[in-house]
Amino acid sequence: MTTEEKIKSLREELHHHNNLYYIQDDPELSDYEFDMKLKELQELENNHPEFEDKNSPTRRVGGAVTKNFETVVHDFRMYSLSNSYSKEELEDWEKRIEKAIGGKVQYVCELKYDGASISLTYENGKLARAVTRGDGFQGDNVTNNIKTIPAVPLKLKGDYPEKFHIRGEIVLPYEGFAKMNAERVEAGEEPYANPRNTASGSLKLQDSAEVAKRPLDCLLYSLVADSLPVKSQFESLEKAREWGFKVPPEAELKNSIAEVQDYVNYWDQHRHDLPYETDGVVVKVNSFDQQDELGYTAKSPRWAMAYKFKAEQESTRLNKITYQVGRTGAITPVANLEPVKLAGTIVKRASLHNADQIEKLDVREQDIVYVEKGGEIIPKIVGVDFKQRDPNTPETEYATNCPECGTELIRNEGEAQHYCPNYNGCPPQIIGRIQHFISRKAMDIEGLGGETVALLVNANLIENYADLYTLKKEDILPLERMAEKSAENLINGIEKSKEIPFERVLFALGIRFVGETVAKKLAKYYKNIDALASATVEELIAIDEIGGRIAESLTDFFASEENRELVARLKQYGVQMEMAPEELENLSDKLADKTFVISGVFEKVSRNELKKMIEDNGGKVSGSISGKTNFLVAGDNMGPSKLAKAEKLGTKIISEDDFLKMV
Ligand SMILES: NC(=O)c1ccc[n+]([C@@H]2O[C@H](COP(=O)([O-])OP(=O)(O)OC[C@H]3O[C@@H](n4cnc5c(N)ncnc54)[C@H](O)[C@@H]3O)[C@@H](O)[C@H]2O)c1
Ligand SMILES: [Zn+2]
Repeated sequence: MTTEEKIKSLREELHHHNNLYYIQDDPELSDYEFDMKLKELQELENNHPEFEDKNSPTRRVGGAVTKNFETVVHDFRMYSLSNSYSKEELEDWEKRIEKAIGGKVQYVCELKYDGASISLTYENGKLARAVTRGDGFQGDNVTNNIKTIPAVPLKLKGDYPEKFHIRGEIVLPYEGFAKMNAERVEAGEEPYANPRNTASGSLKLQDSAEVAKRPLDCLLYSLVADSLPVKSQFESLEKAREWGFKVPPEAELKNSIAEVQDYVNYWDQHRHDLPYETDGVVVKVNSFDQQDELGYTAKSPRWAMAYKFKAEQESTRLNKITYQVGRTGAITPVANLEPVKLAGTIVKRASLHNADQIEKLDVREQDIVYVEKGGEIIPKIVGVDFKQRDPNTPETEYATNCPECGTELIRNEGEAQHYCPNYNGCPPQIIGRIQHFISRKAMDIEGLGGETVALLVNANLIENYADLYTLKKEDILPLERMAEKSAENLINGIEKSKEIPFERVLFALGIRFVGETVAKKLAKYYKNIDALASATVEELIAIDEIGGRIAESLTDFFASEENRELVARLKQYGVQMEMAPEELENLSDKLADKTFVISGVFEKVSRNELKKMIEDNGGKVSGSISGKTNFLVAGDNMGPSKLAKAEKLGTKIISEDDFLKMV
């Protein structure tokens, strides 16, 4: 390959990975691998200026605007950061800076929060706009989504300038991320890969109510305006805090790069104590005058440098691949590792996700593998040390039969996971379904825990959740650790669960892909189990947010004789199989067949309340205006493109008050 070809091929490769990372939120390379390729390209370009290209990934921010939001041109360009992975690079940077400035320089050290960049514009103390970085020149207007984040102040306090921008990062703290994933797994869906991509993906959702459910946070780090009441980065952080912004307290002033190194070393160790992901330290020249003097390269400020932490990675031997069966029958391959210390904990197992992942990594038993810990609950294998592989190691053959019941596994087209189809005879599925049924968010049966469920099943006292309601105290007393009192509590708990409202019963049934939210939606829509059981796929997918996958899973569930019998028995025992009259009270069909788009901010009710009112009265809410839209409910600060589109299509535009009168 000639140098020119090499440069071209690297550029193409990097464009491709930028797209996966910024647009699809689904990267294939680690950041380190990406940065090394970028560095290689940079060096080639430096040595061969004749092949210059102003669209090269070395000269442009990797993101882009999407078609789904209004495009906004940034008043001040949003740059990337130069990055370094070694102390030597930091020292070289210090030398360059001191030479340009002609003396010693003060630095601010901040943590590099790993999420999605955002620029917030405030006018007269009010949030006017929130825009993604996009390609650095223009971004997506995601104001409605950002407004759902509690950490973003809608109104400021103190002596703020009339108009300014503040930049920061939208992050998803570990705890919320783990919770979201637990819920997804519970509903039979695939977990999200990591907090960064999930945060970034959340901003691009069309439905702000969906964004509101995600526990996002917003950390701010930089003020931008024609004129600011401060003269340095450190002061600006303090000011931003005074005005009501969430500025993390870890930022510190340093007098040399040697001091910066101590900060880096400290946080390389302690970053795991923080509630959110960080991937490095950002070092900035403190004085704004000196920043101006240093200026910018094509892509980043010369006055700042990101020092990136190496991902916590270890290598260890993979002893054995085993397979776990979930309550929905989904099979998860697990790597059983030679124990290794990683990010402060001993790791013995790592997830291999599914058959595709195993094939992609070409991972085999006895391989030396690289294990990384990101935001995931359980660590993952990111690669294999092929140099250390014995050439005779056989390729991994994915399990063909269920490890628990021996049934042949199936894999539906388009799905990543294999399934054990032995719904009624596979022990972990039987036990898992009953454990799900009694869990806190479902039937919340007091006095009954997951282990007792397993005991009850193994003692042949129950085979399914309906059997719970036939249990008698005498039956369970002989069980291990069961005393008079605990047996009584258990029976009382089961009795009390008959009061649990229909929407939660529906969730408790454990139908694949029917999580809490979907169950609520269906309960409201169909009002009782018989109506739902006789719904067709076509009817189901006509409901907002119910897709083909959910619809098919529902019709499959009710097509089974056994399931229908279980439901009939539950009903007979007194479990709620319809909405209570008081829950139906504010439900009407007033808005049936009407589609609404909500835009802007409202005074009397929140967007979420507005949405609920529409749905409670039989209407539909859609994210974008089309020929099918009947009404645009317009609030303050509504996006001009929406308004233009509504006017063009002749959509009826109504105010908040008009709407409230309608219902
Ligand atoms: N894995 C992949 O395939 C892939 C692809 C593209 C990019 N990437 C990663 O993304 C990086 C490039 O992305 P980038 O251009 O967003 O640069 P960057 O993430 O390295 O640095 C710039 C960004 O850092 C963020 N930031 C966080 N804390 C900050 C703070 N305290 N002060 C200032 N900024 C702060 C800001 O959002 C800013 O836009 C690469 O280094 C690479 O690691 C990876
Ligand atoms: Zn099985």
